[in-house]
Amino acid sequence: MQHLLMDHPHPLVDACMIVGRYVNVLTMHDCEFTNIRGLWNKHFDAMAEDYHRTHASDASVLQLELKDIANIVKSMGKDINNYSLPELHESDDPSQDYYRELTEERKIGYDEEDLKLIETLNAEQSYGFNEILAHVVNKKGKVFFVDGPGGTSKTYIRHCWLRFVPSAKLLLQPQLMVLQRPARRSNNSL
Ligand SMILES: Nc1ncnc2c1ncn2[C@@H]1O[C@H](COP(=O)(O)OP(=O)(O)OP(=O)(O)O)[C@@H](O)[C@H]1O
Repeated sequence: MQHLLMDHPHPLVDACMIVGRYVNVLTMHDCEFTNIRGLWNKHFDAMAEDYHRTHASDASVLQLELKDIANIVKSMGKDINNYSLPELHESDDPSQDYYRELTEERKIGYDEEDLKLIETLNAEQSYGFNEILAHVVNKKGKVFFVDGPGGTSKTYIRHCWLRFVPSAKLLLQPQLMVLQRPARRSNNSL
């Protein structure tokens, strides 16, 4: 498995930029930037590039980007309205709820048997698991991308995280979120 570990000076913005791309696990530190609107203006074109390929309307692209970001900050227990970003026009269309799976996963409980899964991780998998854990526990801001060819255990490690995190009550801390792109996955069940 390839582990790409990167220091991110602007984790919120970088998280926003990668939403809709091929990301399995993202860990991000709570951020305290005061000029989020400025960062939005600076990075909007890059963030919107994917949506511009499939949507002709600038207004639609703007709303899609805002919706992505709203879902990210919501999953962190925050409200997009507090970031001085353009206004998001809320929609009740369930087909636009790309993050339904993420929301459901956040409700996952655990039992002791689930935690035994962590003992099955091999040395390389344990290294990745513990590396992320150490950064979350120590509140060190870092973004982790778990990427690699099919069958290289990305889902397995993610499965461990989803079971371990509720047990450690880490989801109560805003610096951690587990993210995937459901629309790109064929094996949605864990
Ligand atoms: N430590 C482990 N112990 C037992 N089985 C494992 C372990 N790690 C991975 N596997 C198994 O290896 C197989 C491939 O792993 P996984 O599905 O996580 O790969 P993936 O990288 O997510 O693949 P894809 O990109 O195709 O979704 C799965 O059947 C998984 O259960």
